[in-house]
Amino acid sequence: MISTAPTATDAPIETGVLASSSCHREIVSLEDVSYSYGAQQVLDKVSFVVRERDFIGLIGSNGAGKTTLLRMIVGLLKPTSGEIKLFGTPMSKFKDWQLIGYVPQRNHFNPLFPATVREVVLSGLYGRRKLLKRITKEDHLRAEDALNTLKIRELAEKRIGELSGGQQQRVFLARALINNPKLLILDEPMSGIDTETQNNFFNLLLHMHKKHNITFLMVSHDMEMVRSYLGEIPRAKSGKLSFHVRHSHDLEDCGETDLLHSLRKEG
Ligand SMILES: Nc1ncnc2c1ncn2[C@@H]1O[C@H](COP(=O)(O)OP(=O)(O)OP(=O)(O)O)[C@@H](O)[C@H]1O
Repeated sequence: MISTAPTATDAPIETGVLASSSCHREIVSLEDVSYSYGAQQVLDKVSFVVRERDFIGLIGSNGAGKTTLLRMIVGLLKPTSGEIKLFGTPMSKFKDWQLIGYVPQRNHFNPLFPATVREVVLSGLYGRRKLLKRITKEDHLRAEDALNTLKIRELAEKRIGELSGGQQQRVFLARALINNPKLLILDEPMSGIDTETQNNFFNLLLHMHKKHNITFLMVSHDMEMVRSYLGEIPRAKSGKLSFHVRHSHDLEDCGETDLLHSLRKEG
């Protein structure tokens, strides 16, 4: 199991001059991004940069626009104004969606929804396999790794709609991990999950951040968890949103990472 736990000494450090290093490339940049649902303006000129190896905790009250912001970043909503770049590329030209894993806020399934847990996890292989192309042995291995990591291997053949809310949430985490993403976007991933699983899961995220250079953007209402790792003071504020940031600071190793290695170790 993972030994990494947040401690009081884990205070965030400013990236400062490191910002131009090859370990600190811009993964997501928001420039004056606004969004309105009809006449209701939800976000007003939000500007923020997520850099490689950042762990960003996005905090804000109910209705502050957190989910709306994430949905714009993953291309499900178009900003009313402003620009979003992903990995340095304007959103309209961005194609490498497999670099981004996204776990939306709680998914609810009709109990009769026909897909099995394994099928849902494999469906995360977005962009890697063309439609109708066969799922390879490697794909199945990746799915096994992800299922084992989230401790849902025994549920693999069950229908997704038969699972509890917390179990379904784990399935969607496994689905997001299967592409070995560089950026993981999580919308309240702990909601509906029991405390023990929450702690294990959070420690897994910390391990991936510290040792495997994954960049995180996570919405959370769990201030204790956020503060313990990301510190008390937000790096930036915009309207009702606060961005708490910590960088992994493993400067000695800018190399590629292999999440499968991480998954096997933790599984
Ligand atoms: N599809 C929609 N149509 C109209 N209004 C919407 C829609 N989705 C969200 N809103 C409104 O936009 C505002 C922001 O919603 P959003 O879900 O982004 O907030 P949030 O910060 O994620 O909230 P929570 O913490 O409750 O999840 C809310 O007032 C919400 O009612």
